[in-house]
Amino acid sequence: MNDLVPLAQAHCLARRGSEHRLSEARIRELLPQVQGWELVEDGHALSRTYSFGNYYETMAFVNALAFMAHREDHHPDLGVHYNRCVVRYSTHDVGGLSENDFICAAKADALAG
Ligand SMILES: C[C@H](O)[C@H](O)[C@H]1CNC2=NC(N)=NC(=O)C2=N1
Repeated sequence: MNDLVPLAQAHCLARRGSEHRLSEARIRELLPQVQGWELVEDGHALSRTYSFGNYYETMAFVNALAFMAHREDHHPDLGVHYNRCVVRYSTHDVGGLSENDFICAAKADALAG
């Protein structure tokens, strides 16, 4: 990926196969660019919990996220609660993390404001 483009402005590409799975070194480089996200599942996924004022705000975020996921053809796992949403990204097609997960994490942050 072109590192001169901020993650939130990049777009997901079809990434299939283990060659697109990120190295630990690349993950260490990208993680500081998505503040608030943490590595989970032994570095195979990224997760962040967003908090909201009420259910309506939570659902507005979930719907915006779903729209973005459709546009990017990259889909998060979601835990939806009254005033929070747990978002988890990994790339099934590579069996771990790809650049797409970091791009969508940055885009989710931009939506949450
Ligand atoms: C065919 C389609 O593009 C792929 O299956 C996409 C769709 N959305 C996806 N979302 C996520 N999170 N991981 C994937 O590997 C993935 N693959």
